[in-house]
Amino acid sequence: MQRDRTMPLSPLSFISKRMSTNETLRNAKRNLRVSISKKLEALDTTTIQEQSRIVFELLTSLPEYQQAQNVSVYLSMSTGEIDTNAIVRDAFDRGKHVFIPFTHRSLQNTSQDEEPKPSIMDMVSLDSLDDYNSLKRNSWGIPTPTKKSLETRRNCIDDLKVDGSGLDLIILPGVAFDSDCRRLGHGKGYYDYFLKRYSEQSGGKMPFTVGVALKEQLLNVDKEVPTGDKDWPLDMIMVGSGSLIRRQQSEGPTEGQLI
Ligand SMILES: Nc1nc2c(c(=O)[nH]1)N(C=O)[C@@H](CNc1ccc(C(=O)N[C@@H](CCC(=O)O)C(=O)O)cc1)CN2
Ligand SMILES: Nc1ncnc2c1ncn2[C@@H]1O[C@H](COP(=O)(O)OP(=O)(O)OP(=O)(O)O)[C@@H](O)[C@H]1O
Repeated sequence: MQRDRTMPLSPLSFISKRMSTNETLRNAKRNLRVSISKKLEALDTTTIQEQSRIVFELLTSLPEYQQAQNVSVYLSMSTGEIDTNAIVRDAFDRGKHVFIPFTHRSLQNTSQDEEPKPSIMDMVSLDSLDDYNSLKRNSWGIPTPTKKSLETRRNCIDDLKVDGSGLDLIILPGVAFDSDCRRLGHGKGYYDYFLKRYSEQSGGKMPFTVGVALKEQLLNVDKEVPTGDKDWPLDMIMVGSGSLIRRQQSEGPTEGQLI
């Protein structure tokens, strides 16, 4: 049946149109993850270590890092991303407070067609090098604190509530990045949802965000990471080739979560 084009779309047709847009975005992200992951599988340890050394040099020369007191850094898996081991050690050497991801089990989706729910990640304190060395790897190969140890760790979002101290800098992993500082993760929404929660608690005052990328993870300049209104652009990307990309204008995700 033809719709009378002088009438607005019914609420239901609006929903189904939005759902298909979200589905298209999800598919585009999934395809990009697959193609980048194939490239990453071919990389050997020496290449990753050499690129990680270059990123370390870039980061430790950056004033935003040198001046940061509270730094969030991910603890790397053994393949497919910049190794952050030297960064963690350097941050402790310089007397910085280090925060690392703790991921909670994801909320289950009830239907296949539903927009996947974001998963919750906290940033909790890593208290010393001994603490770092004692962490066990989880099923993704990421060194992770035990749930029990959360009782004694600081949580940076709680710190915001208690005394207003938050993070100065976040070093983020990703699967793919582009030259406008867009980022694609593993598809759980951990970082995007964390940044939204952080922004709500801090009244919109955000830490400086730096994505670190193997050169195989940076798309050619004519290509873009597909993004939606919940994806946060980064302030900067450091690449294992030695390139440093700073985003031109300052903004949150297009959904406008900044208060
Ligand atoms: N080192 C590291 N730590 C991190 C992240 C990360 O990307 N790297 N995260 C960033 O959010 C969070 C954990 N996120 C993860 C989410 C999913 C998968 C995962 O499903 N891996 C699949 C492959 C998925 C894919 O196709 O990309 C696997 O190992 O089989 C791994 C990490 C917090 N800590
Ligand atoms: N702020 C948010 N509120 C609600 N849902 C969100 C939010 N951020 C992300 N999501 C949802 O989480 C799911 C995964 O998001 P997406 O595919 O963008 O993750 P990603 O950027 O690849 O991963 P990550 O952020 O963990 O690195 C999507 O369905 C997305 O809509």
